[in-house]
Amino acid sequence: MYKVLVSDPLSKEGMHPLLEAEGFKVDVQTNLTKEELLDRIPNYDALLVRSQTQVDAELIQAATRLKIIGRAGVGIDNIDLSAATEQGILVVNAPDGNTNSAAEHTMAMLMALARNIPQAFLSLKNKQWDRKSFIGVELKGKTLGVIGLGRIGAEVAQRAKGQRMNVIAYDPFLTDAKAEKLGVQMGTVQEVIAAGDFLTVHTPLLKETKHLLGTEAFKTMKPGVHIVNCARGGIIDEDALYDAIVSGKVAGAALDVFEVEPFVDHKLLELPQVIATPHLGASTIEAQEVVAVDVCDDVVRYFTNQAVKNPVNLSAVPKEVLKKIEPYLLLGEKLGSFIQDLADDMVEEFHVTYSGDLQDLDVSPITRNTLKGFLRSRLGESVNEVNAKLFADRLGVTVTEQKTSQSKGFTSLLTVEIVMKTGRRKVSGTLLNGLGARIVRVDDFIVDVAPEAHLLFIRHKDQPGAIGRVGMTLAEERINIATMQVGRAEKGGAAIMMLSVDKYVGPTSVEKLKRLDDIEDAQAIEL
Ligand SMILES: NC(=O)c1ccc[n+]([C@@H]2O[C@H](COP(=O)([O-])OP(=O)(O)OC[C@H]3O[C@@H](n4cnc5c(N)ncnc54)[C@H](O)[C@@H]3O)[C@@H](O)[C@H]2O)c1
Ligand SMILES: O=C(O)CC[C@@H](O)C(=O)O
Repeated sequence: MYKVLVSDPLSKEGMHPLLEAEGFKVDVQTNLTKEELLDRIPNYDALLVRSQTQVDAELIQAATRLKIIGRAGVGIDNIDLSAATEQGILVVNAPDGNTNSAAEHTMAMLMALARNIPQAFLSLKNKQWDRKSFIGVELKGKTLGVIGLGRIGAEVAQRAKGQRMNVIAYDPFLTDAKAEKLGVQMGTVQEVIAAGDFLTVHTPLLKETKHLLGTEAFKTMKPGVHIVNCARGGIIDEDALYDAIVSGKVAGAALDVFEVEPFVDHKLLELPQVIATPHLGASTIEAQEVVAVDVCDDVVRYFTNQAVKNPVNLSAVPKEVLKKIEPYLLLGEKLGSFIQDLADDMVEEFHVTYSGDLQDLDVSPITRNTLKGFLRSRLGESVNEVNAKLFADRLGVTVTEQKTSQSKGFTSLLTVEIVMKTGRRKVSGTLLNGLGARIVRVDDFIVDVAPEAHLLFIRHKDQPGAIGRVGMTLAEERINIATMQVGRAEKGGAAIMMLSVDKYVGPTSVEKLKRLDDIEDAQAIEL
């Protein structure tokens, strides 16, 4: 008998795959304290949650019998994925079930914000017949800026078109074809922020999206802009939003999600221009039923040896295969992440080539890891070895895996090449005895650098002073150089610098480097 603990409220109707299956005992125990959860979790084989239960490393460690965690929803921020993976616990989610509800909630918030509906209702409840204080604005003819055009962002864009709004969107994976199909204009993130009369965010919360709308961004927005966040708290800097509303730059904000939840005692809630809901985007009968069906179905599939539909972390790799290829998994992930930072256009093809010792191995898990590293810096932690290929297919990226006997003198060589409309980029790595992973080639240049932390890849003309100017500029930016390598194709011709530095090189510093004489391109790489 498999024991399943449901620790957040799940739709009873949606739980039918589990309730009807043989061999499962389901305990629904919501509102448990942390201590109670820690006490009970060792008895369970499966745990089903929404966004309230914090499935942290401590809970996972205590879950000695747990095999699978089901997240009835999209975001997996409340689950410590690395801890679950380390403990061999499969995590599944329900990525599609609440898309429609979240999009509808976003539109409800947008309209309520434009017409001051919550404020007017509150006034009426207080027995005031006040019509002057609640004059709104129309949506028709206004521009909606959408940041993140994935499942929910795309649904919101379509609905906004129905309201006769103009839609401009930014998403690093937005293709011309998708933009055309949705009838949205494509822009850079700065263009979208500057163009919107209304702005709505629909990205995951990642390092890149944390405080995406912060003090600097508010400065470039249109005066009187309205802001909506039904994605994740933290994408908007709440303190900066408060200041922007008080200063009059932002006319109002509609928030469903917050940096810290529950969110009940915050200065933003004191502002009349702010309307808010307690993380209700997915809270409809329909969405809750579908997400519950999806995770319950996957739990049953897992325990009856069928492939699960929505895995979030690990696939099962046979132990003997894993032992041989394990050292290359991390190298692949780093190379994937490295090449993502070199991509300056939509990536259409992603090729992984293996040579030397790697030729004789089943390398598909390395390819999946490499692809994961490539996609993760854009799509977040929900991309893993299991689902990376699906994500690539969805994005229209062709993935190939090749083997060759040409290992260029290395015992083993792993090469990742991306193809974009604007050109190709390539990076190779190997494992050196005693030295661990190394990047040994970038495009056609030989390098030797450990794939870690903060790197800077610069293309320049082989001219006197070019290296000095880079050194001076980094010094002005208070960025210390740890190692530096220089290579050139021919005297006076194309050349490269590969630097490892002691801290993150931000976009402003990169732009300064790009403007230097003889510098053709500069890319900061975070591994
Ligand atoms: N309020 C709620 O109850 C609720 C309900 C469902 C989902 N959500 C949240 O909504 C968000 C979107 O969910 P989804 O299902 O559409 O996810 P999705 O993965 O389909 O879409 C996310 C999109 O963000 C894009 N993106 C990543 N980094 C970006 C960046 N720096 N700038 C711009 N775009 C970037 C990705 O390319 C992707 O297309 C998630 O944060 C999810 O957790 C909230
Ligand atoms: O469980 C919920 O209601 C929130 C879900 C939502 O934030 C998600 O990411 O799917």
